[in-house]
Amino acid sequence: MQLIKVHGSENDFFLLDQTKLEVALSDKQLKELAIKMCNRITGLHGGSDGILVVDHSEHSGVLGQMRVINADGTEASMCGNGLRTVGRYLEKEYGQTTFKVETMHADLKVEKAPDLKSNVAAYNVEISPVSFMSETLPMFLDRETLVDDYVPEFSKTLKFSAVSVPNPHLIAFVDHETLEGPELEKIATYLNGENPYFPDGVNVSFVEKLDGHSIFVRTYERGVGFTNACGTAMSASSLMFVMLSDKQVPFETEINVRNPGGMVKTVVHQNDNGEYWMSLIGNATNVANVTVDLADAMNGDYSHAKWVPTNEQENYLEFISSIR
Ligand SMILES: N[C@H](CCC[C@H](N)C(=O)O)C(=O)O
Repeated sequence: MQLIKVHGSENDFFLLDQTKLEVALSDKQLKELAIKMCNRITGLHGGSDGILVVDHSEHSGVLGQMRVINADGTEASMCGNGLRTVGRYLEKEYGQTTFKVETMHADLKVEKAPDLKSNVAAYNVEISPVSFMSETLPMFLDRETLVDDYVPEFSKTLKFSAVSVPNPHLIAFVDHETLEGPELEKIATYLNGENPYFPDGVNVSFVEKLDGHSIFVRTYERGVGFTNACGTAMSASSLMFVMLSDKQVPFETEINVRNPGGMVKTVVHQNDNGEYWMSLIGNATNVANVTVDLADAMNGDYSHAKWVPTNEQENYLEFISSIR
């Protein structure tokens, strides 16, 4: 079985093209494979945050389908960093630089963007649909929407916003000390365990405003835990940054989003129907090409896996050190 180890802002995945397998893996097999292969200790070459599954799409004008399996085996409706790497893969497969990819709730636009530096490929992907309605997360709270408000059951001091893009996000703007403190993990582990508010869990992000057009986003991801970056969280955080800025941060302007794994740019849009959507622009790095026997992989035996690095990771790290 051929895999590519990929990352967007060091949010890393194994990309698996089901169309290249003799027999496509079942949902149950994909779940088991993710739990074993992504494990940071016993998994394949240090594991990953999840698996990106590429498959054929029956939708017209769409090059392929992307499914997202978190490291704990749960399936998510969307992955912003992952969609950039899938876009790059499909561009290579089909020779197109602008196209759509089918995801669970929408066919999303993907477009090749200018390289961030030599050998650091970049893509621009659409993040949508966006909704504040609690049932789209789902969230069970004493109100239909949660926008910049207190929820004492979560925190006595922080205000939160809840939005689906379309996977679920809970976002709080915090000062630097809180960004780096223990409260994010405390809240996120509670809301991703047994709790009456988010039965399917939720991605939780703390956001620090850096300057007029820059934020830092730290995310504890549903189904994974802390990641170097979460593309949908950075997009959702950018939306809240614009919406809560009292017009100081306008729509259609580029926002610099820093994260522990690097940085991306986002643009927040509002269409004529008043609906929001975001552009997420950032790297799509192929770290290595991997060959592993399917039966071995399903059994969690990676001792015979073949790992052939590309030369891209060094260039990515040079890019990151140049912007820090
Ligand atoms: N953990 C997320 C899926 C991955 C999203 C993230 N890696 C991104 O780049 O958007 C969830 O369960 O909703």
